[in-house]
Amino acid sequence: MAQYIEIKTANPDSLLFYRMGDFYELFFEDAEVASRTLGITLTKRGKHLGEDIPMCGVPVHAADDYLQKLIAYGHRVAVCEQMEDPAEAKKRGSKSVVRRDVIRLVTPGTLTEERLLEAAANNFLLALNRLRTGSGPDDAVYGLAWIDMSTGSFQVGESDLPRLAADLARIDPREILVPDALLQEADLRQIVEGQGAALSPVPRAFFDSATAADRLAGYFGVRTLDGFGTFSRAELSAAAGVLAYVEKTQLGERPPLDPPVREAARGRMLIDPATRANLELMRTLGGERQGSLLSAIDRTVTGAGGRLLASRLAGPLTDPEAINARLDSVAYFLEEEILREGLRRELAAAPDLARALSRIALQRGGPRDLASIAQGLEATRAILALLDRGGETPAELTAARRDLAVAPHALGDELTRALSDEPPLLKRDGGFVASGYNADLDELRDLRDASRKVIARLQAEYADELGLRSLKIKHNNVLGWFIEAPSGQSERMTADPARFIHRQTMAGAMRFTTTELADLESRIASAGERALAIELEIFDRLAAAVVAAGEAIKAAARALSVLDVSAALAKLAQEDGYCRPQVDTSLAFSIEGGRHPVVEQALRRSGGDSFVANDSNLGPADESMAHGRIWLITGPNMAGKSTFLRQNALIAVLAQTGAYVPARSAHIGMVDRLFSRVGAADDLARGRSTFMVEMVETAAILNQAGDRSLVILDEIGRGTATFDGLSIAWAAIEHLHEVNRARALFATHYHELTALAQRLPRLTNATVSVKEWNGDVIFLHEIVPGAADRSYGIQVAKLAGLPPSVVERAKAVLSQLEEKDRRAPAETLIDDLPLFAALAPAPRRPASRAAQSPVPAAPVPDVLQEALDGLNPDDMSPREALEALYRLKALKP
Ligand SMILES: Nc1ncnc2c1ncn2[C@@H]1O[C@H](COP(=O)(O)OP(=O)(O)OP(=O)(O)O)[C@@H](O)[C@H]1O
Repeated sequence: MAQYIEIKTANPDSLLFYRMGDFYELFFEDAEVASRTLGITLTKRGKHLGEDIPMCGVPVHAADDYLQKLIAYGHRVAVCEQMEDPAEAKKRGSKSVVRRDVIRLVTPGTLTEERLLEAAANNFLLALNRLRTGSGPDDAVYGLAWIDMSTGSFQVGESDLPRLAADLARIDPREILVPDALLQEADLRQIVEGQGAALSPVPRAFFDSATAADRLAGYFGVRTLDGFGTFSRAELSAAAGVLAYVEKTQLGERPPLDPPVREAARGRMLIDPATRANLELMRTLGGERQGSLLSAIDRTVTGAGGRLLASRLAGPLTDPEAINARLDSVAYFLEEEILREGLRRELAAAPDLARALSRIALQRGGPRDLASIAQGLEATRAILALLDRGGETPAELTAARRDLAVAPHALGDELTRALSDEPPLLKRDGGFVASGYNADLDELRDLRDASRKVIARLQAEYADELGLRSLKIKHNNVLGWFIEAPSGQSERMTADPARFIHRQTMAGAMRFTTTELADLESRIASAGERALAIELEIFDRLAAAVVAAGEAIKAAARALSVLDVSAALAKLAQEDGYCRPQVDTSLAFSIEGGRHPVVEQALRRSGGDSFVANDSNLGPADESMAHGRIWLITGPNMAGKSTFLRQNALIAVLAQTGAYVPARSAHIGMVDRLFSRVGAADDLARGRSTFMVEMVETAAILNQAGDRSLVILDEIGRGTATFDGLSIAWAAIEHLHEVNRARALFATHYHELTALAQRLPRLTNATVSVKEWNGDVIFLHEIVPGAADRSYGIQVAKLAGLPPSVVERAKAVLSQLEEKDRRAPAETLIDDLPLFAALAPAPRRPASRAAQSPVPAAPVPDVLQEALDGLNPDDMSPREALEALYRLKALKP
């Protein structure tokens, strides 16, 4: 117990898996937590300070499954092993305790085991730190560093408070490390907690920016980081933080990380977390992968390809050149169909090189990981040969070919020769080295096998001699080899104790040994031991060779993933009829025959109607227009407005990911930020009602969107009283048009808004057509110019199965309301309202109109204001604060 308590005290924030023989046991509170989470029995063992000690245990051989569950529930686990043989401990005295130590801390962000990882998802561990750049509360830069220990990737970047949530959502880490002091700040805490990752507060010292560069250099064994590129202080500090944590959790083992790569965050389309969630890019709102954009377009056949596709989709590019380079690769594989299919077959059979390599380097690898490297390298060669037959490739694929060409093929061959066909998972028991690879090993194995034959012969001899057909020579771990005969028939052996040495009496049998047998046994054992030693030596040598070739293997793995993604996107384009988008720096946004990638597939699967393709054009209508346009879409319920809005956003995301898009043609002027406000969900946990969430998201859009942004707004204002909602929607459109000037799609049931098109030159009305037939509606899902005159809400309600009496009553109420509306139509609003006042007089407006809505002059900063701005309460002692207060009071005019 003393040993347990000592180790537990050193690892207070982890559940302690305490090795006892064939079990990991948990005690005290750990046992209670684990038994609840894992659904295993809670028992007790011994007493501590007079109280029972709660205990539960998991068998070592099944520990991975339990670990996985605990990690999934956000726990961290410290694995404590026996560091010596119990026999060793006994030598120190009968009461001495086996030495134990924590050999590893398992946290969500530091997993490497195949069974604990999702094949097609990255497992990022991210460190976040803030550095002050001035005295104001917003003068700060955030350093981010994220690694995937299972593949070795290591990236760093910078962010600022407004972008932070979007950047974190894009990276989507499993675990976030934050200096504990930062977590005290409510704003930051909310952003970080909102990511749904495990949160690990760590000491400030991990991030010390003064020693960060040295820590990095030390990790990579280089004198200076210059060879890796230049990094900002914030990036270095975050990188140091992540490495400090890795060293802490891996207890000195250093996973083979790539040198850090600086991610050009500015080169990515910014998608804030709400938009990302609403558009269901990586997961549905329900948290499932199935039904997301990613799952609809993913045709990759390898885990690494799946991971690359996910990370590309999470951060679409903004540089048309880089986007086109990716599109060229897809185009190539679209053209080269036979090559592509051959390649995909090879890839599908190739193992996950990067993850196997990582496990080997962390000393967690087994024979199967070596075999994976061998097979992976074999596939590399086959794929290279395929590509060589295909002729000239675009730049990205040419680079991939280069990496495949310099992969360590000779090492692969050596591994193939060395390993048996189906090697065991663990190296512990040997049996993984192929015969014919090592002469000494072969000889020892022959000896062992020959001895086994001798034993079989011996059994026959004894049986003959003693006339005992049931006599057997058997083996177990306690006795080793022994002769066994049924109790009633072993007299002849008991009668000759000099020859047949008695070992054990069982219920129905007796066991003996002979000098002959003991002799044979020791020969077998020593041959076995020597053979195992040779096998382990071979393993270590091969593992070291693999680690030494790590860089080249990783580069080959990356090349395979690029090939997989490009071929997969080509396959998708071919099967689903996608086209190559034209992406440039214009403000165009013109899509012909666009479809929703997910809804289209769902309709196809259900065998119902096929998806109706629709056009959109948000680019400037002609040369005279400097900005893109807004489409205001009205139309009945269920007509397809939301689908249309989302499909345009998804097409932009796909295009800038470097994928083909579900359309006949698409021309997209690069979108730098994507905003959406669609579908409302309560965020009661954060104390926000549905309407509040809607308004917070709308506020973010109106405050941040610029003329390169794409904005999708669905039914703004529907969560409140009609007039409030209408007014908010009205003002929001005006703001979008006059201030943000973004390309935008705006769907609404407030038909009154269509009148705005008369006044806002870049606003276009569109509607979804329906047919009415015998009082029912038929949805045509076609977007056409114009405005809808009604919503057909009652017809849709009827389709949904509202009781007929309610439907009839609703019709009556509606006709009354419509009658009233006809007498005082809201459309007159447009003539009565003054112009939107949030802007400087627009050049094309008549002067008189602009004069009606003067722009409020910005207040002239006064001394009081300046003095206030100069104060930073966080940095003041109470005394300084009081003095400042006096000074302010004295300044009062
Ligand atoms: N272009 C299309 N082709 C075929 N079916 C479509 C199309 N667009 C939408 N649909 C079908 O219509 C259903 C309703 O679409 P959607 O949710 O976009 O309607 P909506 O106009 O936004 O409705 P509401 O105003 O009630 O929110 C979709 O689930 C889909 O099955």
